[in-house]
Amino acid sequence: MADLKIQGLAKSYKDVRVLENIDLDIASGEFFTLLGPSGCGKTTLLRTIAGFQHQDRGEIIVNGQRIDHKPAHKRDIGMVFQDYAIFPHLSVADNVAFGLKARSLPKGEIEARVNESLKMVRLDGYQDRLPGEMSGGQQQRIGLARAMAIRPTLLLMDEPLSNLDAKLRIELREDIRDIQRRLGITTIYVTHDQEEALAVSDRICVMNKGNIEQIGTPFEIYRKPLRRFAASFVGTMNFLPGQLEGGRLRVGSQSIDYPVDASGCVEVAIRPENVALASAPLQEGMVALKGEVLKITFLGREAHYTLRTEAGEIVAQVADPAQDFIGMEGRAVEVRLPLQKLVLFHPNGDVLDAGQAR
Ligand SMILES: Nc1ncnc2c1ncn2[C@@H]1O[C@H](COP(=O)(O)OP(=O)(O)OP(=O)(O)O)[C@@H](O)[C@H]1O
Repeated sequence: MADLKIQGLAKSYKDVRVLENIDLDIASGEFFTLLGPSGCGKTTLLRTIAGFQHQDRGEIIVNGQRIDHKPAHKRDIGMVFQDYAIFPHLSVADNVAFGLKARSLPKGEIEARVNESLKMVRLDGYQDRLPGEMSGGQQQRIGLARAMAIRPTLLLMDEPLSNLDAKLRIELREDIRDIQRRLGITTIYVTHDQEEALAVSDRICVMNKGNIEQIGTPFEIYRKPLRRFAASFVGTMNFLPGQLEGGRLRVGSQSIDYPVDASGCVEVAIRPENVALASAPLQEGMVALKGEVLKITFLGREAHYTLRTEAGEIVAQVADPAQDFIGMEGRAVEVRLPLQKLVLFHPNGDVLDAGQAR
């Protein structure tokens, strides 16, 4: 079991600052995910923790001990890579044994650990195969078995599922989560896939341009975004321009009581699943906007309506659609935004108020 602290970490490539000033506190046994768009610095942070590259400043502390002066192979870290990084000319067993041989473990111990690791990733019986004879999902399982065989104190995973098709991705992510829970190994997982992050993580760290935007549980990140960036990057979020003045919120031509002590321009955000269409009775505490159906995307268990409203374009998600949509496009519709589901952002991107969403 290991906890990890990162303090004041910064890293530049030549003149370009890639990590600004990163502080993290990851608890023992936690499944902690770095989530952010391409180029935000996730891989750089992970590789710096692993010791494949060195920070310009800051500290990396595992169980109270600094590890940032140690070379990678002395950090006791297991790593799983996006492209598997397994040796094609070595058998499955030899691939998994690689780190154990490097550590000069006795032969019997190596064999026992290889078998145990392969069993864990459901590849028992494949010991003598070559990786080229196995599917992408199986190859990544070899990568995972190899990382776990050394019994690391930390497991780092860099986009381990990105090269797999959608169905396998879901299957393997469930397996990774189960193994991680069972072993209680502190895990740092990098992905740019927000759904994957929500599905597997204990906590998520949303990164943007080398900075941390927000750290929280999947629920907190989705429901209580602290910054516009996290709100827009995780899940779908609608944004409409609004105005706060004298305890009222104006959206489009509508104005409604909104007792917060602030005034000025705001961005009014709402998730598609919280936008109601006119069939629901108009209740107090709702903004009602006139709109028109531009497009409907039917996805089976739900449909997405793209709507033009007087305040801007938004998407409404209708669960379990009860009627066919032929002829609906172009129709006028009333769009309702429950106040308790609104999140208001300052023009600078900070959250201003999250009503009852909080
Ligand atoms: N060795 C390097 N030399 C110079 N610049 C680099 C190097 N490695 C990464 N970068 C730059 O640093 C920034 C962060 O890269 P990094 O790979 O950490 O991002 P990322 O969030 O993991 O992105 P991705 O999801 O695309 O892998 C990018 O702008 C990238 O171009």
